[in-house]
Amino acid sequence: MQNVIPRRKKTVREIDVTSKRVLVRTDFNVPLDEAGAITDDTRIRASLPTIQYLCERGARVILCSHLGRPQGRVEGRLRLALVANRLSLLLDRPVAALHDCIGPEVESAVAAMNDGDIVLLENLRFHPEEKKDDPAFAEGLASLAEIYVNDAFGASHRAHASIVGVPNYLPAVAGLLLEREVNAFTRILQNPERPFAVVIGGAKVSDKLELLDNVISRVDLLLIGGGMAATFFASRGYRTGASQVETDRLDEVRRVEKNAERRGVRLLLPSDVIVAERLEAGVPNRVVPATEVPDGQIIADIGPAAVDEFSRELRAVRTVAWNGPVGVFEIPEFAEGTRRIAATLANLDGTTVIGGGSTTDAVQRFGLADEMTHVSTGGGAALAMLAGKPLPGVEALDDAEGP
Ligand SMILES: Nc1ncnc2c1ncn2[C@@H]1O[C@H](COP(=O)(O)OP(=O)(O)O)[C@@H](O)[C@H]1O
Ligand SMILES: O=C(OP(=O)(O)O)[C@H](O)COP(=O)(O)O
Repeated sequence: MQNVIPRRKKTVREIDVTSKRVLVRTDFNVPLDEAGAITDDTRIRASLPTIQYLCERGARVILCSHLGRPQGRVEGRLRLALVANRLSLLLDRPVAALHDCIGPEVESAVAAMNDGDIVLLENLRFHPEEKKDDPAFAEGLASLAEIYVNDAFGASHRAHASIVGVPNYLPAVAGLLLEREVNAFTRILQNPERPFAVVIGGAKVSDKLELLDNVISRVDLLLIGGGMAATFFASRGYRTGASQVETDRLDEVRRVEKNAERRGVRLLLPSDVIVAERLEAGVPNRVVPATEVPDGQIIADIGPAAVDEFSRELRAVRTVAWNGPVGVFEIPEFAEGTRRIAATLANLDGTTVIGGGSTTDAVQRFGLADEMTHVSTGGGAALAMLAGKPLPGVEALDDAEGP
């Protein structure tokens, strides 16, 4: 894993922040329920050490983040005011939520800040320029501050303006969370105790598919569940009913399967699944073989036989990394697979790494987070590290002086 951190990066501890305006990129992309309430504030809590560190040293802290995937325009339910409120409660001090992230209003609010003040800019992804890494947008963000801190481990695999653009204009250092995460992954992955298994589920299928070839080159066992499984089933010619399938990625999936076979990596799919007509609570559901999902039915969870099989396999490994729930765990009827996998990992006498906003949310809900070796705030970022890919957000930071 030497290629993950080619050089040591400068951290917030190696720069004078007193009375400075410091722009901190955080990952406040917290899971929300249907009513728009935060269901797990792990990512907000994880950012507290850096924010407290900066406030205690009299910095003027300008926080920024994305929330969800708005299509480059304002979406009321994805405003960051609710995060500012939660942060303010956790810090026991005011956090002002601004109405935009660049522009004259933001500039005057920032100019009026005193040492130790905290503001939170509005959702960066309300501007399409964020995801395009637009230089003028990055420069606009940078112009608010004198120092840039990246503490958004969970978003550091994205080459977006607030992650890789802003460091072109400001001294750029790692926050305490980013440092902790990168160090944890490097330590765990440098020489993982074998057998080493990875469990992949969740919904961000195409993102994860891209990394699978590299993941395969590092593991002994790959277990696939969640939304990802349907595309694998389709590539094998199974009936997938109304499940969402990435039809343009079927060849890629076949290549992944071949690659696994060639390398002697065991790639397991669920042998049975729970299906329903809609992914909603109270809708009738049943267990069917994975090969035979009836027309009109959607795969919502892995089935009981698959849970047993996955658990048996996992009990025999020494290191497990898990990203992506194996079912729609937010709905109680479809939470059992994810709960059982979490319980198996919690009881494992080996190294267990959990990554991702939703996976962490699930493990927290089951009360099992404390049983894991490392609970990461990043899912895609963790997988990228697993795949041996340098994170653009880390690469963009200033190199540390000395060893
Ligand atoms: N079979 C499935 N079909 C659709 N969505 C699923 C399925 N299994 C899991 N999910 C959903 O995947 C989402 C999390 O995916 P993802 O964002 O990739 O994970 P993470 O945030 O942990 O990286 C959850 O909201 C969960 O409901
Ligand atoms: O939630 C996140 O990633 P994750 O679901 O892989 O943990 C990050 O905030 C990145 O979000 P994105 O995948 O919309 O760029």
